[in-house]
This record gives sequence, structure tokens and C-alpha cells, in this order.
Amino acid sequence: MTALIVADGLTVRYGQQAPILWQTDLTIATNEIVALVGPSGCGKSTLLNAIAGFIPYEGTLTMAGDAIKGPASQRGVVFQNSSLYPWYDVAQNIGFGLRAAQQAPAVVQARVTQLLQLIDLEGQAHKKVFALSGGMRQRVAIARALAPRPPLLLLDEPFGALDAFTRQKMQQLMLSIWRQEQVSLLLITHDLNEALFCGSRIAVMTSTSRQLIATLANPYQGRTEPELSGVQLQQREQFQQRLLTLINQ
Ligand SMILES: Nc1ncnc2c1ncn2[C@@H]1O[C@H](COP(=O)(O)OP(=O)(O)OP(=O)(O)O)[C@@H](O)[C@H]1O
Repeated sequence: MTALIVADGLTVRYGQQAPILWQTDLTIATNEIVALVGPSGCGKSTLLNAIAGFIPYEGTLTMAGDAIKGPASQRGVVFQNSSLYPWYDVAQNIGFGLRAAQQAPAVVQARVTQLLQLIDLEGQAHKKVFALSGGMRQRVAIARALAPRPPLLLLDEPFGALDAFTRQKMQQLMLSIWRQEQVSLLLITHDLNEALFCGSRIAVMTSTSRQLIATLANPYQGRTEPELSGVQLQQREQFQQRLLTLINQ
């Protein structure tokens, strides 16, 4: 496992307040999904924003060995309500970063076509984004973030505003994107089932710890309940219970 992101003694404070994160350690390996769970307000987004390069920090925070000093196209970010450019259509939104980086039009078009297929929106390339459903908009936001082929995608509750059915479809889509694009993901979620389905590992924060208190390998990634035997379901339940106990510490 090669480390892509290394946080070592990461501390973040807003102004003169007590630190929100205190001496936190985290490693994200290449090609893994770390699902980050914890109660509301414990500092999950703060950790993600530090990795994105959006906020200052103390301690060590590197990507592929280089200190993170600000936002960079190597780190795609998707929020719960990602704002797309309303004056562009779906394809133009996806290609935005590539055009901004002055990639050749043929390169942009090939990548956009590939991503449209990946997110299953080939037929919607020229639709304006205000005409899309919430799930479709999030798919476009993910494709836009993936367009420059970042080694890392940071997802802050990306499916939090979607209905349960769409959310499940999005989780499956995200796993298939992850497998095809060979990208590492940090996924913040409030939904333990989502963490269990998506995460290669599950990192836990609590309200009082101001740091990650555990990072557990997840044997249930990509496995739906009907695929599991009775015993496996019981074990999964116990694992989920263990996570809940940790979160509520
Ligand atoms: N820009 C900021 N300035 C001051 N305080 C902030 C700022 N951003 C976040 N905070 C505070 O830091 C703490 C952690 O917030 P953060 O958003 O990181 O938590 P979270 O675990 O992601 O919460 P949620 O699950 O509700 O999104 C909260 O008390 C929040 O009010």
C-alpha cells in the first residue's frame, strides 16, 4: 500500500478558538476509499478542507510527499450541493477544468465523452444543468472533479441531499467509477451503511477526541445485504455496532 496522503500531527484552529483538530494522524493509500464518520460538528469537513488545501494547518500534511499548500487540480472536491455552472450544459461543465488548463479541444472532448459514459449520462450531454435531477447533478459534479484525472477525490456528504433509492444507485456508481478511474477517495458520510458499502477502510472521529480515534479495515466494501449469509450479516451488524460505540465515545 503506497501512501498518497499523510497527515501527521495535523492541527487546525479557526482564529483564536481552541483547535478543532488536534495532532491528528491519517494515511490515505493509493486506490483506496477512506470513509470518514463521526457526529455532526466533530471536525470531519475541517479535515477534508485541510487536505483540499482550503484552510491553514499546523503539522505535516503531504500528498505524494509534497506539502499541501493550497488547492490543486490533483485533488478534486465534491460537496453535498456542488454548484455547477448554470450557463453551461452538462458536457461543458464536465470539461470546464480541462478547458481552463488549455487542453486541446480533441483531448477535452474525448475525456468528456468517457466521463459521460462513466456516469451514465451520455444522452444528456447538451442538457442545461438546471434541468437535471439532484442525483444527475451530483454525477456531473463528480465527473467534473474527475476530469483532470486527480489521484484523490474528496467527497463531503456527496449524496446527503438525495433520496434513499438514488443514494444507493450513486453508491454503486461511485464504486464502479473508483474501480475504473483508479483514484483514492476520502468520503465523509453520516450514513454507516454507506460507509460500510463504500469504504475500504472506515475512519472514526468523535466529538470530544478532536482526532481520528480509529481506522478500521472494512470487509464489507461493495457487498450488499442479499449477498451475505446469515452469519455474515450478524458479523456485519456487530461491526456496525462497534463503529457506533466508537463514534459515541
Ligand atoms: N470557518 C470556520 N470558522 C470557525 N469555526 C468553524 C469554521 N468551520 C467550521 N467551524 C467549526 O468547527 C467545528 C467542526 O466543524 P466541521 O464542519 O468540520 O464538522 P463536521 O464533523 O464536518 O460537521 P457536520 O457533520 O455537521 O458537517 C464546528 O464546531 C464548526 O462550527
